[in-house]
Amino acid sequence: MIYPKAIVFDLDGTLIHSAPDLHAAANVGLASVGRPPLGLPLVTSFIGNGVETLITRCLTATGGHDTALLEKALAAFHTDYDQNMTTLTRPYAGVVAALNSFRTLQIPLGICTNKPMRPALDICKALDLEQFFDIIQGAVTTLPKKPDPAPLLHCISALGQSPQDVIYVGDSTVDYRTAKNAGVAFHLFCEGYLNGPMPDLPSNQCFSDWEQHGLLTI
Ligand SMILES: O=C(O)COP(=O)(O)O
Ligand SMILES: [Mg+2]
Repeated sequence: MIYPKAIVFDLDGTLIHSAPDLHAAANVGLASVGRPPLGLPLVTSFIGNGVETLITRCLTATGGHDTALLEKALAAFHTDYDQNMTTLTRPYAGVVAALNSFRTLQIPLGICTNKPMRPALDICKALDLEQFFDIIQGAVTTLPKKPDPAPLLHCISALGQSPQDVIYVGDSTVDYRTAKNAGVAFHLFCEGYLNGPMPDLPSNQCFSDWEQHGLLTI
């Protein structure tokens, strides 16, 4: 068996089910600018390109957006989300056991997410996930967001590895394109927030149960 030399994970919809808290905060953002609330499935389908895009999509779905509306709704979103990042958010079943088994095999682990750095770190701390990771790379102003390969390549080099020896695990087409752009093998957690088809992804690179993840060969 040839183990990957490192594994990098997406966060929202891959390691953690965070959509319920993001949905609640998005509706607080919408209410702050007089817009009606949106349902969970629709808001979930908007997750994956970062918080500005999430709120822009929510505004577009309720009548349109401009810079002033976006700023106001984003501020209200953050005020609520800062207080409620882990009210409903939990790791998916089997994630902690899987992370423990990778650590037992001494495989270095990282997170590469479009979630802003501060909530990404705070959530990992609050859910006791931080201990497993050598790097947690959230969205920062100094790097482009996924699907640009830069944040994933940054994680891989911080782990001391090369793209061809690493697996990236994600839940969305954004992650799939990021891995392609970075020249990294991709595995899809298909119980996440999947937001489009990935026709050329082999079925043995998709999994729906963290207890049967199949991530240990490259
Ligand atoms: O915050 C988002 O939109 C998505 O975050 P993710 O990259 O961890 O899926
Ligand atoms: Mg995701």
